[in-house]
Amino acid sequence: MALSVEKWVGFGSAMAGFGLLWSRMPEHVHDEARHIISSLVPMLMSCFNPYEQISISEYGDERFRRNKMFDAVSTYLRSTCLDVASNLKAELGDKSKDDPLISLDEDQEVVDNFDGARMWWRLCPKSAKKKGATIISLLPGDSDDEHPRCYRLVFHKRHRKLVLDSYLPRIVRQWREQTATDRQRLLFTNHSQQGKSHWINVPYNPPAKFDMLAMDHSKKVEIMEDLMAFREAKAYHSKVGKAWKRGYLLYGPPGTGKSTMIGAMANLLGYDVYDLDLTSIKDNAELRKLFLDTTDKSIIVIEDIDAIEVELTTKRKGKEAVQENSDKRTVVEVRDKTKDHGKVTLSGLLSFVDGLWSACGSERIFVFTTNHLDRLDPALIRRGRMDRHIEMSYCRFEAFKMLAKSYLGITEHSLFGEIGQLLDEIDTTPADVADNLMLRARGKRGGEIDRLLDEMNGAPADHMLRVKRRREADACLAGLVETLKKAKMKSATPPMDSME
Ligand SMILES: Nc1ncnc2c1ncn2[C@@H]1O[C@H](COP(=O)(O)OP(=O)(O)OP(=O)(O)O)[C@@H](O)[C@H]1O
Ligand SMILES: [Mg+2]
Repeated sequence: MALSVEKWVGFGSAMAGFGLLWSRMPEHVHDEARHIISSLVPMLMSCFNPYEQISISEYGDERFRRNKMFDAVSTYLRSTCLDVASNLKAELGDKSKDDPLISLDEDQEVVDNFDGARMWWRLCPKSAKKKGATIISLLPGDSDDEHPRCYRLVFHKRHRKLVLDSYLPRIVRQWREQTATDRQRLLFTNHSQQGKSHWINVPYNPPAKFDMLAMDHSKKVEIMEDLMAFREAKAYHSKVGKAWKRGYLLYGPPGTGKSTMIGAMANLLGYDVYDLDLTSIKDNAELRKLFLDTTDKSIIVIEDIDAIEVELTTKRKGKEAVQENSDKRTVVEVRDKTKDHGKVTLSGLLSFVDGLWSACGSERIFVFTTNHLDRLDPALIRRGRMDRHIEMSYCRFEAFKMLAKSYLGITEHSLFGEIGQLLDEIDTTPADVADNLMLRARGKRGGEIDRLLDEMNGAPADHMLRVKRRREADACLAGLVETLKKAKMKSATPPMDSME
């Protein structure tokens, strides 16, 4: 009958005890015999014991550095083995989450099956070290005479290759994916202090998701596929010898969803966003420092690049002028043409997008946005530099239906036909349509709805809610029709000077 893992471990301890006993034998026992016997003990153990074990300690050898493998195993066991464990413990982890973090309690053993192999896991508590040299520890909870907690994995010898080549790497992979999704994303912006620029950040949880983005469906799917392919394309980029980065140029009128799309990209990929404000950067050297301070897996954004480009171009010409861009209210100041070399230039910017410096760092996405594609320097937008040019356009019927679904939760309505026709005739931005669909837009009709709800007092709650939603949708869509008709009339009226 095969011995259980526990019995083998017990056997191991007994043998170890035996070895210890031998090593403490009195002086008169022959030294050589003592040496042979004590070296036979581990050999015997490994011959007869069909199991092997791997320990994964909570802290690395340096003691102050947490062993990430320990975290990876904790995450893995949490997701796969908790159902079969009877001793669990709960902690409140991340402040922003209400769900407690459940994990294995110490000394609880769980069994995992992988590719037909059985793996026994146990979280071993801190254990006392052998008495000896004293090391003073400053670590909380890790006193000098204790071994830190560790996971012990026991498996059959014949599965050694499977464990080392597939099982443990899979645990690490899963952990990396999980931490990428759970991680708090950050929004960075550059800040200048005492003449030096650096990044400051805030937690970033953009509400926008791709499914809420109102735009042509096939175009949206194409962009999402492109982004996902980019994320997986590490091997491809190194094979073709290209820096692992991608450039998107989003262009279209204000309010068509360019910034919203950046949020959706960050959500989809789980990347941080660096919002680069070129106007507060002194020169190319400072720009380089900022770029080098960005992390991998990030989206580097320069919004309204046309407004900034006016500045860059003007600086290149060396004019001394203060120019005001009325669209963006950006004040462009160009000081001294003799100091041109000390400014941010277009070529300085481009060296990061696809020049020498673009190879520093990997898995980065550059996004430039503009309202005026025609105003951009062709050097900036030539193919290969910005890999994709994406037009964000006015709201037509298909985009409207997406907005109606996300804002009102409806997919059809008697007013849809009329709205579709009006949207074909006039250029309205998704931002304007969305504004009409927001429930505050029904403010004027709120009284009507409240009256209706009063009348319905006593009706079943879910029925009341359905009716309330329908009434709200009616009110919002009627408001939208009204707005679109007004806009249509306005665009049909010839301007005063042309009537004279
Ligand atoms: N395509 C869209 N899909 C869904 N919502 C949109 C879309 N376009 C605009 N909106 C809504 O309008 C608001 C403004 O849009 P956004 O800021 O993304 O426009 P923009 O194109 O970046 O404008 P600007 O050129 O002025 O920076 C967003 O908060 C969003 O609610
Ligand atoms: Mg914007």
